[in-house]
Amino acid sequence: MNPFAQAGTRCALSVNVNKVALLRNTRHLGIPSVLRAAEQCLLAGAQGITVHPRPDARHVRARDVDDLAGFLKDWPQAEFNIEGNPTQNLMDFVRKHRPHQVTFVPDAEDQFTSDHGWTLPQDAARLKPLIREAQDLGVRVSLFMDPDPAAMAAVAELGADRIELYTETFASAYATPGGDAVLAGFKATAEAALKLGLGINAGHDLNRDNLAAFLRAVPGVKEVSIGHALIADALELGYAETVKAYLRAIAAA
Ligand SMILES: CC(=O)[C@@H](O)[C@H](O)COP(=O)(O)O
Ligand SMILES: NCC(=O)COP(=O)(O)O
Repeated sequence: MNPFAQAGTRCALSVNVNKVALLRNTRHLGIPSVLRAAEQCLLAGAQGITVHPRPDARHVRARDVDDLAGFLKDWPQAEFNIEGNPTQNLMDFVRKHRPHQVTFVPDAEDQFTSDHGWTLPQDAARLKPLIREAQDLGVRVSLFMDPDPAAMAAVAELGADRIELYTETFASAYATPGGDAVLAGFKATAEAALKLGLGINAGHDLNRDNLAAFLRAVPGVKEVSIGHALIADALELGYAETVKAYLRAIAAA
């Protein structure tokens, strides 16, 4: 059966392969293979692949992006999502590869990991032309955003197609006494975004334990991009069993 013909799939799973590249880069042997990881995850039913080629090339490198773009031509139903800061190296990849989606993330070049969304309207002026350029290339644009309902109008004003909800605060509060209140903020942000016609993605520190609870509470999530926890799980379970576990969590939501 075509792994993409999963009836009723409402939320796509895009596997972020940053951490495969991180491990690969610790030796000059080319293993673990980023392409093989992508293939195994897609064969198991993942609907997309995400990379975040940071300027310092700590994990995903330009060669990986090139190789994945070529590989994914044989997977027409799989989406390619490239993340990064459009004021740094990201737009070169967008112009070269025209991925299905680009996710603008306001990271500094030396940032440990992504830990905040855009500040609007302050960042709007420099984002607007870059959003337009990507869309003129046929690329869907998603803005990495903190859960803030009041910020959604500014996102819509910019003409972005989607937001990606930065979910670290949800993940760190999950299964704690304050967790429901944090989740309510994500729900309110999603509702505000939907009212404005924005699509909703989500990511960062999602895992197979917290994923279903997030998707049950937050309406309209079209895509979750998951890397760190999923790849960690795959070290124990293998890519196929891991992806199937995440797909079960999505289906259970
Ligand atoms: C934007 C985001 O939350 C993640 O996709 C990001 O790619 C994580 O980057 P690292 O894998 O470098 O921590
Ligand atoms: N956009 C989130 C992503 O691609 C992966 O984040 P994480 O699962 O590695 O935290």
